[in-house]
Amino acid sequence: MPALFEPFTLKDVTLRNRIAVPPMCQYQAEDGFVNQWHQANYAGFARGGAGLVIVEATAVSPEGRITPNCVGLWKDEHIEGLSDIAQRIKDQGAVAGIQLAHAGRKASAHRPWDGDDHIAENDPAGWQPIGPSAVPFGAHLPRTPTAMALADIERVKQDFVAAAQRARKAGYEWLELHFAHGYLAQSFFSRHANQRSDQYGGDFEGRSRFLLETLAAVREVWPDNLPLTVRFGVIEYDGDDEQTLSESIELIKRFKQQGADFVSVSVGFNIPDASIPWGPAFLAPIAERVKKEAQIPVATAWGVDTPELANQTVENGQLDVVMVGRMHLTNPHWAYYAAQKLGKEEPSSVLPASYAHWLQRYAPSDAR
Ligand SMILES: Cc1cc2c(cc1C)N(C[C@H](O)[C@H](O)[C@H](O)COP(=O)(O)O)c1[nH]c(=O)[nH]c(=O)c1N2
Ligand SMILES: CC(=O)[C@H]1CCCN(Cc2ccccc2)C1
Repeated sequence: MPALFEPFTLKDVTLRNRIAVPPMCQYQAEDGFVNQWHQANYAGFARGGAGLVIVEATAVSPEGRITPNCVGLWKDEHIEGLSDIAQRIKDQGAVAGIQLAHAGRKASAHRPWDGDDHIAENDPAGWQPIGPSAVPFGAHLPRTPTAMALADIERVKQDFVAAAQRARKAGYEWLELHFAHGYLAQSFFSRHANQRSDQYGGDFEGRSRFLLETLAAVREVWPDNLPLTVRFGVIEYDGDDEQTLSESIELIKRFKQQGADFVSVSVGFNIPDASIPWGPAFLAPIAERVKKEAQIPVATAWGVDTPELANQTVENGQLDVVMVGRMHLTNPHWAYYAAQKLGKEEPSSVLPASYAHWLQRYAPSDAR
């Protein structure tokens, strides 16, 4: 059995294989509500055989959206639509995950294909971004965020808690806090974005506080028998990498102490001019270092595009779960493709009977 198709158990949840669809914003929601687009999008990924499907960055408040079209879980009315999606994912045998997010100073932007840039300050479609300090990201996101007062910090932490409770009510079993990609939580940890002089800034302890307090508060309401995970950028590629990486690993050790069960290792994306060494599975060795030094199960994404490479990262002990993003946009049935390429016995068993039966019934064809 290829390592990629071995099950993975974390707390009371078992993934049928090591393939996960990472959160991928669709920017198709209105007022945070999901619709038929999201239903079809997620049903397709789950039907395709992945073990875990994580619903895209879901805003914990209206101002926490990246764009006006991001999904939200800031009100109880959002639960129904997201519950339907969780059910469709589970009906196809995958575990239903969801990522909770606050975009911070990257909020109030146009959709990527509409420019990806901040909405103009005088445009009623947008809103005032907030962040740890009045320091803009720059480049296509030049708006200066309002520096959060202590009351704002308390409110946002409670927004994460309330959204986590709604996610549970909606039937999700794998919760991921979006602490990566230069959004609010990540930016609190960043020296580039966080220039506060109070207890939420300054040294390592100060820059970690928002993340640790948010995690601890969510842990209190998220069932202990279900995975509570964090997606976290451990490196910025800003020339200061060893320092950032060792601090990030220290913080991950504390995430684990605060009850995090798993880390999806990613990039900080706190600066517009990072020198990112894009390449096939370029983050896998870094994820392996996190796994070994922090003694916590890990996943990573970024160019783990072929079945062979994905299988290898699991077989050689680097990753516990592989996040395969864009390749699932090319083929929602990527898990079936991987089963075929890796020579898994009865590859079509990865698909539902309505499909599988006809892929194994007649004389095999190399094309199928
Ligand atoms: C269209 C789209 C939308 C999103 C993403 C990507 C893409 C392409 N990514 C990042 C994604 O989860 C993944 O980490 C990257 O795409 C890298 O993995 P691949 O190289 O695509 O396998 C992303 N990441 C995240 O943490 N939350 C999100 O909602 C999104 N949204
Ligand atoms: C919400 C989130 O984390 C996403 C939004 C879309 C861009 N993502 C980051 C990304 C950069 C380059 C290629 C693919 C993805 C981050």
